[in-house]
Amino acid sequence: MEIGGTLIAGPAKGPLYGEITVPGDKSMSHRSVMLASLADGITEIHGFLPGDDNVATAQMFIDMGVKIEWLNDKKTALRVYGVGLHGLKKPEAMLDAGNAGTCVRLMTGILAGQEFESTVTGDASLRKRPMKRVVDPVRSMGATVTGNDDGNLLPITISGGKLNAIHHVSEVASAQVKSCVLLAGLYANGVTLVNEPKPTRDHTERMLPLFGQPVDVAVDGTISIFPNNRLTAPEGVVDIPADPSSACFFAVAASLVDGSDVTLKSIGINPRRDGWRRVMSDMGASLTLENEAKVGEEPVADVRVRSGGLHGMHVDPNDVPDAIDEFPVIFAAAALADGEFVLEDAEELRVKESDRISAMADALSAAGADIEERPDGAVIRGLASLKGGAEVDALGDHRIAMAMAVAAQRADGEIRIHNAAAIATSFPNFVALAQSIGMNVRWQDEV
Ligand SMILES: O=C(O)C1=C[C@@H](OP(=O)(O)O)[C@@H](O)[C@H](O)C1
Ligand SMILES: C=C(OP(=O)(O)O)C(=O)O
Repeated sequence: MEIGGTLIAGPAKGPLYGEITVPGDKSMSHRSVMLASLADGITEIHGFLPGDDNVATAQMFIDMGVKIEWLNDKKTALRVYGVGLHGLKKPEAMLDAGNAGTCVRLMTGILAGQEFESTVTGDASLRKRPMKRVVDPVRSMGATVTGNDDGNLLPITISGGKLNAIHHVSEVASAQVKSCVLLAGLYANGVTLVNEPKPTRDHTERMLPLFGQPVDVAVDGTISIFPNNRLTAPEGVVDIPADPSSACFFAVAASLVDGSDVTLKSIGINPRRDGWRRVMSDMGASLTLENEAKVGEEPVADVRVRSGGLHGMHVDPNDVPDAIDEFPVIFAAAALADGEFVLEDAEELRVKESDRISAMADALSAAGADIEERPDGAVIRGLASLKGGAEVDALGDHRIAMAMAVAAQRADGEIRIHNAAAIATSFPNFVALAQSIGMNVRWQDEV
């Protein structure tokens, strides 16, 4: 959790305008470096997200003997010299996932397949997040995991090797849990199956076949993997599309600021990541798709956003996993939309980098919004504008900081957002891109 860093945001001085390309997808960047490290051969990855979360994942593999060459200063392109499924070396020190839940939860699956013992930790925020959801399944596959609160809290120590195939029926709709089990399944002695209560992002299922490892998805949603005992570096470059979770901040900002017209270039529109577009369209946003294409196994398109009268709505619980990271900024949209917005069945928001229901309720209320916290969501009644002069706390959570910077575009004065430095975990150039379309946001110490 990066503490410190104050953003000064809002109000917008005029319509937002422009065509922008946001950085690479965070989920896919993690997975690309993981699979490339475990493959036989050399993989080149382009469009990698150089956020702290993804750099932490790359560093873990460097710490386990994988050679990784950054191909540019921005760290958006890299060459990974894969060591094969069984080629990782015992790290000399603790592995550090920083702020990244995806890193530690997926790595739990990979480390469960290693005969050496390794210990993983993270920053103060990650050390509070629940790990039992991934520790329990890898234990039932035969790995040994120890840690605080019976392995629920980092640091955890993992060792394993040849694992037993299991059928894991997950209680939470979590792509991290599903992916952990599938990655552990690479080291199992038979077919590993996973069921989830609602479908979640399927990047692991889409990316493994690029590395020569088939994954089967049955009509009833059961996902299964029969391990090849080998991953192979793909022939061409692995291209990562632009991250819809980052693009969504600008989509909401453009919807909220009168007269805006912003195009988000070539962003991922995988249905399991596209919940934000369904929710925003149901709220009356003007979103049009242009130039639909495919990047690797992932569908992408330009999304053109024009400002429009947003209204409240009741979110379909089935859309929740598909928009899970976008709710902070969707709350910002709802706080400035006509009528009532209701979100239920989203208690997972409470175990992210912060408790995102209470973090957004506190921050938006401090800025004068009408938001009522519920155990599993919130009820928000929209107002015409937020209160300038508010001081809000992003609690070291990148998405709270960026969501409040967007909300502030419709305040009647500046809003100061404290503890916002964690933006660097997922979107290092957020402020520069926001300024490029005309958003009024700057770091306090920026001249
Ligand atoms: O698998 C992934 O890449 C992710 C899954 C989601 O977490 P959960 O699996 O905990 O829902 C999401 O919030 C996170 O940002 C990325
Ligand atoms: C929840 C998030 O990430 P992670 O779980 O990887 O920390 C996020 O980026 O919003």
